[in-house]
Amino acid sequence: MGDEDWEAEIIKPHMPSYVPVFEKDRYSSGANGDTFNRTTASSSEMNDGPSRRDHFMRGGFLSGRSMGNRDAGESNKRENTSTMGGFGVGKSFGNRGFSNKFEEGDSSGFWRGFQDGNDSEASGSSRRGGRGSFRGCRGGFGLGNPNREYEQDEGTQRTGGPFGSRRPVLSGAGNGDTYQSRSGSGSRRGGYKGLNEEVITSSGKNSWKSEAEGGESGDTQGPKVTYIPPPPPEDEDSIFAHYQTGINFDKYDTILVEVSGHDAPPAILTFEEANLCQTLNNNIAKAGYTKLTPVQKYSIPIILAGRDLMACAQTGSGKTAAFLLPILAHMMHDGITASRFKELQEPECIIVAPTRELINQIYLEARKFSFGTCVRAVVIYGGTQLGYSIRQIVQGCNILCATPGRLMDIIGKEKIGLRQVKYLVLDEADRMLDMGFGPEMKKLISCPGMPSKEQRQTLMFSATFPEEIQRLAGEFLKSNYLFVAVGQVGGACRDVQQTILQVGQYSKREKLVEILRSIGDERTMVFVETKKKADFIATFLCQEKISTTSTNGDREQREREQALGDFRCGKCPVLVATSVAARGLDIENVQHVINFDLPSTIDEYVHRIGRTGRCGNTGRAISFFDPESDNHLAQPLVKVLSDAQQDVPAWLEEIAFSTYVPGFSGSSRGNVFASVDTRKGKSTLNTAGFSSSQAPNPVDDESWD
Ligand SMILES: Nc1ncnc2c1ncn2[C@@H]1O[C@H](COP(=O)(O)OP(=O)(O)OP(=O)(O)O)[C@@H](O)[C@H]1O
Repeated sequence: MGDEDWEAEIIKPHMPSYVPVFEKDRYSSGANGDTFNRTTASSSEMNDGPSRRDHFMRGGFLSGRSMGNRDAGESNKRENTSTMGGFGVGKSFGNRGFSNKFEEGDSSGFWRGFQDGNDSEASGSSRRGGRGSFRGCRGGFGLGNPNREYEQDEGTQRTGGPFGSRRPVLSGAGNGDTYQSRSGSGSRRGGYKGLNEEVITSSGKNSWKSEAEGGESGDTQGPKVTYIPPPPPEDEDSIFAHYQTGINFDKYDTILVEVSGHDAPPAILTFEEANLCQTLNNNIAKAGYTKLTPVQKYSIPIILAGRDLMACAQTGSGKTAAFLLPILAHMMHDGITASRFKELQEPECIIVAPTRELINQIYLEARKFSFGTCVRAVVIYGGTQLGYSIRQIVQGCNILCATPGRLMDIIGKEKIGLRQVKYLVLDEADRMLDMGFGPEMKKLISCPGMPSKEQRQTLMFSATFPEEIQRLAGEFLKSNYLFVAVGQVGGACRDVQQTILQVGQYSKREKLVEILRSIGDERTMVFVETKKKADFIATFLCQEKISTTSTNGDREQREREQALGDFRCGKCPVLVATSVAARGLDIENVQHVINFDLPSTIDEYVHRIGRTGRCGNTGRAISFFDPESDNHLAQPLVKVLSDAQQDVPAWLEEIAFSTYVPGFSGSSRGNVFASVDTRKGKSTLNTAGFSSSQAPNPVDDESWD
């Protein structure tokens, strides 16, 4: 689509996909030449293990329901049948001739749309005023949000390619039930807010001073953010608190690992082989780590060898320690001096992640592994008082963990100098480089003082790595970077038992309650499409006497942290969330993920279901597939399910076939089928690091230089 289409999409009136609780149920129908090693992490052959079907059937999740749903026409049945599970009857779907690569949609228009729309700081501040009260399971909800003029609901990315999706820009007004299209004047248009919802805005002329997440910088209007997060507990027990690895932890060793790129150092098999200093080894032991996970076995020696790295490994398999430990080892080895109080701090390491909660979690890991050393980690993120972030930094900062917006703000305020940066880590790297955060990341590496990619070590980690993003990443990485793929790039964790149920939108709430009642008190994350809906569904569940809390990008940071805390400690066993909670969050004992609404991309699906089944523990994910809106996901879902050796419902196969288009470049991620380093495939990396379909227009090009 070109610019015009982007504009048209913005102003097109959009009906919310959700109908309030009392509305009549009207669902009636329809349902390269590089060296290449391929090995298992333990050199043993991969053991696929038994089918999960029996296991699931015994689970009694939806006891009393029909399990059979082979009929090709099933997707067109009415809701009473469409809610029936297709699980237990599906069949493996590995060889139906699906192309292994989808073609890319032209997304350059999106880039322009983003750039054009990036001239306003409105979203950060306008999000904050006049919010209706929300008390989670402890009180009433106020769904009104009269000042949400510039909100952009997340997860409505239904059209376009992996980059080209232009989400309708919505605004909730008045009582919160009325959506208004937001054509907006150019100057008031907010920036792009991506799937994980942290807002990216830029003030144009002073773009790296933008306050992306809080609106409290001097460049923005609106109420100052005063929230100061409570300090994390300082006692050793809390610092090293961890949960147990699960029964499948040892099975990680059977996962195939591919390393591509020249002269990759050999993997290590034990922590001892990493030759870390005693303090680090002590911390590793106190953290309960006795055995390396595959991504750690390969990444640690690569990083220790000073190489740039792009690593892709399944959710919950220890990517955080895979980069933190070798970075800390380097720092210790280099005899880093304790960072002291200074107005301008010059950290050696910067770690960025897309959401506030995730970056905070990474910080806690950094604090844990650097315990007893002179390395000081600091975390800064939007939604908290800017002065508080500055005070944290000036006290000393070796490792700076930051969300992009706050980082750029702090750099703009000259509290952080970049000259000493030796390690730059992009966690959830595909997200950090996509439309939402990519421009900010580009600005970061172009900031005065930031060492060039030749002078720093750049590390990228994620469970998903679309081909497009791999190409973009070339801009950030030395040309001889190594690529580690543990299992299939973008594949779902096999420890998560996945079930897809056909459920029309007007039956979803009933189905959700039924499932939650059968689950009992087990910790469950429920993902919905929009922020408004997250509050709505949480209210509904509370009314149903199911103890629930909710988090989404519209809530104050204080509320977000409270909600997560209540969920973590089990006070509220159900957390209703938008995609803001999809990535990275490592919460003990999350046994279930329910996709009340499927996300718009398969990558997001993989991340969401990865909130369970972590670190060798098992988990379950149930997704409501609404044929009215989710058909575009059928193909990639079938692929992800079959790759993870899950049963594929026959009806889903049928939908996948009926919607199959050779060379399909639809809204779901074509790159679900990417299994390798793009440098090895037919795709070639051009000198700019962009594929032709993803190449930014000339204007973007300039701004990227
Ligand atoms: N070698 C290990 N031994 C025991 N536990 C580990 C080990 N490595 C990591 N863990 C634990 O496993 C959990 C998941 O790790 P982590 O959050 O780093 O996963 P991840 O791969 O980054 O997941 P995601 O893709 O969802 O971000 C954490 O609780 C972490 O402490």
